[in-house]
Amino acid sequence: MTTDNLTAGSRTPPPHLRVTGIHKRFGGLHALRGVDFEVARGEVMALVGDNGAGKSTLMKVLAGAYLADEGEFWLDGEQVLVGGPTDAADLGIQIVYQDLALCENLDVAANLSLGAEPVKPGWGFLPRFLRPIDEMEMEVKAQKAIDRLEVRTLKSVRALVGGLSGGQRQAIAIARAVGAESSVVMLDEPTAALGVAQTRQVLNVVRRLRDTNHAVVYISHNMRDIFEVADRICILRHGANVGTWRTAETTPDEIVVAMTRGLDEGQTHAA
Ligand SMILES: Nc1ncnc2c1ncn2[C@@H]1O[C@H](COP(=O)(O)OP(=O)(O)OP(=O)(O)O)[C@@H](O)[C@H]1O
Repeated sequence: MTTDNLTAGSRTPPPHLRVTGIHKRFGGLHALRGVDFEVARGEVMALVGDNGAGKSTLMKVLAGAYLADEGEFWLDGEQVLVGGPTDAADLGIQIVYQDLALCENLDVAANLSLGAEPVKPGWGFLPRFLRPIDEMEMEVKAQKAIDRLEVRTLKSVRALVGGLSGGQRQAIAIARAVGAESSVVMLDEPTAALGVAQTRQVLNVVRRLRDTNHAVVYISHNMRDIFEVADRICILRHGANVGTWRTAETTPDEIVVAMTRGLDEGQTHAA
């Protein structure tokens, strides 16, 4: 099954990931009410809305952490089924949660290989979890992942994560998601707890993801960051779409008004 792009009759390829008509209920609470969302490769799509608008819920639906009650998923125009996090990961959809889920007591290399550590050859007679870790290979792989994202402030992949700055941790969590053959990377408020320099570092990593042809979904409340890094902005309000704007064609004021008040009756906005 295939779907055309939103622009009927155009030859533009379909967006990399698209969902249509997503509904999600938590008991009596209707958190997502027929939401449509899309993101292309080489694009940063910001997902914004007031508290409780449904951003995190949509992100978790996209990552397979929540199952939608209704709705369809499309990848490069092909309809796909996402029945759980493994399905989403197999499709290349990765999420970096706000808590990052890094192991403080391990170094960067170990965090990047967690659960899939390379093992030394010649120990095949032992179960995999008992085979010695190939530290050299783990280090080389980690360094490549860090270099791909051009994280320049990290002195060594042997540094303990517990001693890193907030921006460096965020970069490591992103590198871990990207290392898993991902094409869609979703970031939940990646700069929320960071100062100016750390924020800059994370925004550079986000740009780098876009430049390496990833489709990036970026949840944030920070208009300055959004206008610095996003190509388009999708607004949710009370669990429904308000519209989508091209960042270059709008202003923070317009976005804040649409977020808080919605559009006037009969108005729509698609970009
Ligand atoms: N697991 C859950 N169980 C019950 N209700 C939930 C659950 N997760 C979210 N909700 C509800 O769904 C609605 C949307 O929440 P969601 O966290 O997606 O909003 P959000 O836009 O991410 O908000 P914020 O900016 O505050 O993080 C809210 O009313 C929230 O209370």
